[in-house]
Amino acid sequence: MSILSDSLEAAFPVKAALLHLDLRSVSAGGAQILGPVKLDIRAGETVALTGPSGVGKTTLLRVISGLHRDYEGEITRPPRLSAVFQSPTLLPWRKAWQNLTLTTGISKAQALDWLTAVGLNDHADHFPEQMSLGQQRRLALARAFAASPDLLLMDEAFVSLDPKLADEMMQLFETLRAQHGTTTLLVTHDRTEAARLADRVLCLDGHPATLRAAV
Ligand SMILES: Nc1ncnc2c1ncn2[C@@H]1O[C@H](COP(=O)(O)OP(=O)(O)OP(=O)(O)O)[C@@H](O)[C@H]1O
Repeated sequence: MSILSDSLEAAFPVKAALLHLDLRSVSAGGAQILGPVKLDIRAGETVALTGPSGVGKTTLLRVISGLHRDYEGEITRPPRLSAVFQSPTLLPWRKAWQNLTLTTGISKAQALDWLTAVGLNDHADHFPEQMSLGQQRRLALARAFAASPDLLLMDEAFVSLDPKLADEMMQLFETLRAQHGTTTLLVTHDRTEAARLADRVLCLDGHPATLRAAV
């Protein structure tokens, strides 16, 4: 390395990637789904992942979260991950505040603060089935942020909501992300949503699929 680049690096240290992926392949059900995939995400970034249905976006999120192990390659992930899915995946027999305390270890007082932060202060004692889909989605978003994740994974978290509700949810996500500086990888079919929320938009394409910058 030259003296100039050495001194530049000393003056402006390059932050190590929070998430580092260098995958050779990912398979599911005996078939290869993903080919070589390299991805680095730095602290504070929001990266959107797009691509056609069935290409392997959710599988890639599952590889990153440690739920899907049929892959070859290297992953360096931060210790604390949270995920928000299309389906809110709440605990049905627990009240809203308990859905936060039981999954994140926060106190009841902190859970009530989180419910206020997402506009659910009147629903603390409600069970998920007593809440609308939009309210359940907001509870799932609060749960994800309340876990103080180093990396937040979101899989179509704003899909199947009417446009006004989707916009409200995105605004809520933007507010929480700004308050907590949360690094996020989000999967979406929606290019407008990707452009609005992400610093970088990537596309999985082909078979087996590989990753490229979206055009
Ligand atoms: N456990 C599994 N066993 C067999 N095949 C699987 C498994 N999980 C995923 N697949 C297959 O892998 C491919 C990628 O699925 P995946 O859900 O990751 O796609 P996706 O891009 O997220 O799709 P969508 O946008 O429709 O949600 C699909 O063909 C799917 O059927």
